[in-house]
Amino acid sequence: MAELPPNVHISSHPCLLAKLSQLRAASANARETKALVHEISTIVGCEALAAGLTVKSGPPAKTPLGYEYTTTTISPSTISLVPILRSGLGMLDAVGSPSNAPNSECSELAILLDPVIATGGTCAAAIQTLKEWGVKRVIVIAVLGALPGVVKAAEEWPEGVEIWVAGVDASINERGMIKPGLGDVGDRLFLTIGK
Ligand SMILES: O=c1cc[nH]c(=O)[nH]1
Repeated sequence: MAELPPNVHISSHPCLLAKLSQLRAASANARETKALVHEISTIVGCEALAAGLTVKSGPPAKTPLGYEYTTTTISPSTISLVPILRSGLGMLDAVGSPSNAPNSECSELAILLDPVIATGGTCAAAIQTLKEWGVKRVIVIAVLGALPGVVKAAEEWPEGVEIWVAGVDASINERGMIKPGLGDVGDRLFLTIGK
């Protein structure tokens, strides 16, 4: 795979490969799809938040073991959870209950829940809106991405945006669907296939 921008993180958790292949199966019904999206989001979310909620808060200080950065953990009251409608709703319970929409008092960090980053257009547009609202940092949590879309979103926002994803496929087709992908995850979650 081509080299990814440094703000893209593909999980290496050993359970994810199996869960992703179960999710790719067309035979997975809505209940199974929902459970798999939840489980995958939990794993990727834990990794993303473990890395993203602790920030360096000052210059390195001398300790008995050498120099170490002072770190602080961001207070939950300054974090907003932002699901992409409607498919991102399937990730909400895994990452936490919804908190305030970003506003001037709540603009430190937004966690953007976008299960599928295909063209990257939705993800990049959502980040743009959050930045315009004054959000300083955005952590994107995704189940599956297509390489061009993930790279597009990450390169458009090289500062203050980190993208965490369970897996990345090579490309999208002419309808903007990921190949091989997992189908339309919103339709699968909300039982609207063919409607
Ligand atoms: O492959 C795709 C592309 C966009 N949205 C999806 O749910 N799947």
